[in-house]
Amino acid sequence: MRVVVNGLGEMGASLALAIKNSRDDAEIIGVDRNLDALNKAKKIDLVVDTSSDLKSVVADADVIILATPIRAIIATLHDLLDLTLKPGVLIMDTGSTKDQVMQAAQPLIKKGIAFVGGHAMAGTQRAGIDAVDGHLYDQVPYFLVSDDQDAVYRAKELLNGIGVHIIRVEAQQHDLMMAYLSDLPHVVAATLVNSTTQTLTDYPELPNYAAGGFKDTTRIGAADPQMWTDILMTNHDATLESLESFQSSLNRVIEALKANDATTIYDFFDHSKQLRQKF
Ligand SMILES: NC(=O)C1=CN([C@@H]2O[C@H](COP(=O)(O)OP(=O)(O)OC[C@H]3O[C@@H](n4cnc5c(N)ncnc54)[C@H](O)[C@@H]3O)[C@@H](O)[C@H]2O)C=CC1
Ligand SMILES: O=C(O)C(=O)Cc1ccc(O)cc1
Repeated sequence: MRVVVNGLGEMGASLALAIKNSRDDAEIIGVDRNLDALNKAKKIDLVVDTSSDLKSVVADADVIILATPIRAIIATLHDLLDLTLKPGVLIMDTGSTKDQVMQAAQPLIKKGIAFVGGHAMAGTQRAGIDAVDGHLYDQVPYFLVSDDQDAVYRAKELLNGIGVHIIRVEAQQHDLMMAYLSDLPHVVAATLVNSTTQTLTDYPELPNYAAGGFKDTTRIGAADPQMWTDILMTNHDATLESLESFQSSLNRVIEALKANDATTIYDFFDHSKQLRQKF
C-alpha cells in the first residue's frame, strides 16, 4: 500500500510512522515543501521516497494523507481535482477544523473520489518533523467526518491498526466542540502569555518565578502561529462564540471583584471545580 503523506510535521510524520509500524505492506512517500523535513524523513528511515511536489507522486498512491496547515490542505484539495489519481484512492486529512475542509473536498467527492476528513485529539505545542513520535496516536480520540460508508470503512481499517479511538461526527458539530475544547484554550493561553509583556520588560527575571499554574495554563501558548491562524480563520463563527462566552464569564468575575462580592467569586471557582472533574 503506497501512502503519500503531504506535510511531514508533527502530525503527518507521526501518523506515517504509526502506519509504517502497524502494517508490513505500507510504503510511505513523504512530501513537504521543507527540504530539511524530507532529509530527516529519509535519515530516520520513515519513507521509501520523498518529493517536494505532491503532483509528481499522487498518480500511484493508494492513500493520500494531507497533513499541512489547514489552508494549505484546502488549496491542495482544489489542486487534486485536476490530477490523475489511482482508481480507488482514499484521501484523508489531519486538519484541526472540518467544515471548510469538507466543503473543499466536495468537488472530489462528486467526482467519485473517496475522501474522509480526520482529526486526532493528539499532538503538542511542538511543530515540525523533529516532534515525530510513533506513539503520538496511541489510544487518542480520532474524529472521522464522511457520509461515505465504504470510505469510512477503509479509513477505519487503516487507523484501527494504530490504536486510535474512532468517533464519527458531523463537521459542524466537531468544529463547535473544538471551539471550546481547543481554540478557546489556545487563545486564552496566548493571551495569558501576552499579558506579561509590560511586566516582563519591568522585571526581566519574571519567568524564573513562574510556578506550575502559569506553566500548565500557558504550555500551548508556544504553539505554531501559522497553524493557529489557519485554525481560527477556518472556525471563525464557533471560535467567536466561544470567545464571547469566555468574555462574558470574565466580565462577571471582574464585576464581582469590583463589588467585593466574595459569594459570586466563590461560586465561580466552585462551579469550575465541579465541572473540571468531568475532564
Ligand atoms: N499540532 C497538533 O497538535 C495538531 C495539529 N493538527 C492539524 O494537523 C495539521 C498539521 O499540523 P502539525 O503537524 O502540527 O504541523 P507542523 O507545522 O508540525 O507540520 C506541517 C508540515 O507541513 C509542511 N507544509 C506547510 N505548508 C505546506 C505546503 N503547502 N505543502 C507541503 N508541505 C507544507 C511544513 O513544512 C511542515 O513540515 C494541521 O492542519 C493541524 O491543524 C491536528 C491535531 C493536532
Ligand atoms: O498541545 C496540546 O495539548 C494540544 O491541545 C494539541 C492540539 C492542537 C491542535 C489540535 O487540533 C489538537 C490538539
